[in-house]
Amino acid sequence: MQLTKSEALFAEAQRLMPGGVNSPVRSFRAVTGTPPFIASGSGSRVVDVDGNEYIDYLGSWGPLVLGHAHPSVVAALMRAAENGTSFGAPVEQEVELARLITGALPSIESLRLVNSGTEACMSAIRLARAFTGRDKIIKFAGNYHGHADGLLVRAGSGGLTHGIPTSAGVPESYASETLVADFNDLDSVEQLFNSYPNAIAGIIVEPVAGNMGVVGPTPGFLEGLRRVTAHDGAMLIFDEVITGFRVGAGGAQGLYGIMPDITTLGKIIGGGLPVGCYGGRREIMERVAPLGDMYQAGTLSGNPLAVSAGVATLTELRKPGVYEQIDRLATRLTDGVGAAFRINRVGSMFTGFFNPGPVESLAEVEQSDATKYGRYFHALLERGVYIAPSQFEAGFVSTAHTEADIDATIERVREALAEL
Ligand SMILES: Cc1ncc(COP(=O)(O)O)c(CN[C@@H](CN)CCC(=O)O)c1O
Repeated sequence: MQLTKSEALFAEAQRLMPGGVNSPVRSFRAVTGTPPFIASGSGSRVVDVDGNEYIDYLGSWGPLVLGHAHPSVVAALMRAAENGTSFGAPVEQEVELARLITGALPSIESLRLVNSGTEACMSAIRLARAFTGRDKIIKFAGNYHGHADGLLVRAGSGGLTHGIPTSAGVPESYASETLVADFNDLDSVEQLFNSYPNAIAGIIVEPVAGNMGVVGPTPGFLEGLRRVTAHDGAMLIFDEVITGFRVGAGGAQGLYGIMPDITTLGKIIGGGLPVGCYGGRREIMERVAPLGDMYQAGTLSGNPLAVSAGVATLTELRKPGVYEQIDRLATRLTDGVGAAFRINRVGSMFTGFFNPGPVESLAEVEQSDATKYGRYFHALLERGVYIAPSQFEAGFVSTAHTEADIDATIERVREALAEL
């Protein structure tokens, strides 16, 4: 039988790259089958190399809050590219992006741009250790903060999807400095502080978990983290790589009214190009070289192309009504498909769990029927709807989605569920 172009490409890709991909979650190993190789995207749609079109709710795992090939982003990239791609020297666009981020997030008085969320989170951990002089870090089982060694302990996202939450290759000496608590369980955090008084440099948390599927903070959880860290002198690090400029103009910290000590960002602030960021109060950031003794660097950090796409994206997001629009459309979608799933939604990020009960913890997430999710995923893909190829990820609505997209999706979801 004639192979599709995606199948032929995937066969070649698997010969050249582990799993045929450059990031495990794209491999479809969790849901089986051949991942479509995407040829183009425009607005809410992507088209694969075989000409199949999909309504896209993956949004490149979060960055594409404006949809694909937004005219402002493309124009900004073209203008930047015509002037050169990278100089290894300061450029005006870095100042523009820093101004937009600090203007939106009052907890960030000063920031450093990097090239990924992983870099942002690993640097934030190093900074918390430098600022406090302490070594231990608390993370939450099922949270994912990128693939830095110390954070690949009980990790979510691909770690959860592929059953390797603690990666091979991470020395026990590293992993032992990472303490693991349970998301939405403040007691599990307080027990660690009681066991390790004055030894914990900080807590890093996804204020809205996106990497175990979407799980919002239960009332009082984030406030509790703020209280226990302030009391012990530990840093509270909000990993807003997904939630930053997603769940509102002020991120999750604005939505829930919590001021973290350090914030990490990524995805949306790069508009689809590689940008990460960590930032916080000036007194903390002054420990970062060249001002201070905590070293972190990057050849392409703040490069003009990536930051130009970020500036264009954040500028678009400052327009009135943008967040109301994407939240309204996401609500229309999840209300429309509601009864079939247990749906968790915060703003325009959501997950439908094949799970009978409430889903407020990793333990409850893990009771979901991931196999059924895999069948559902393909039933939707065949109907031209692209969602995350894992039960343990988030879906996203962009400003490019329309009510017609949403209503068509609801219809196709119903058809897909009927055949499961
Ligand atoms: C909350 C949070 N923090 C940090 C990261 C790491 O960011 P990156 O290094 O992938 O840019 C991520 C990355 N997210 C995953 C999927 N949820 C990226 C997709 C992938 O790994 O291919 C994140 O969600």
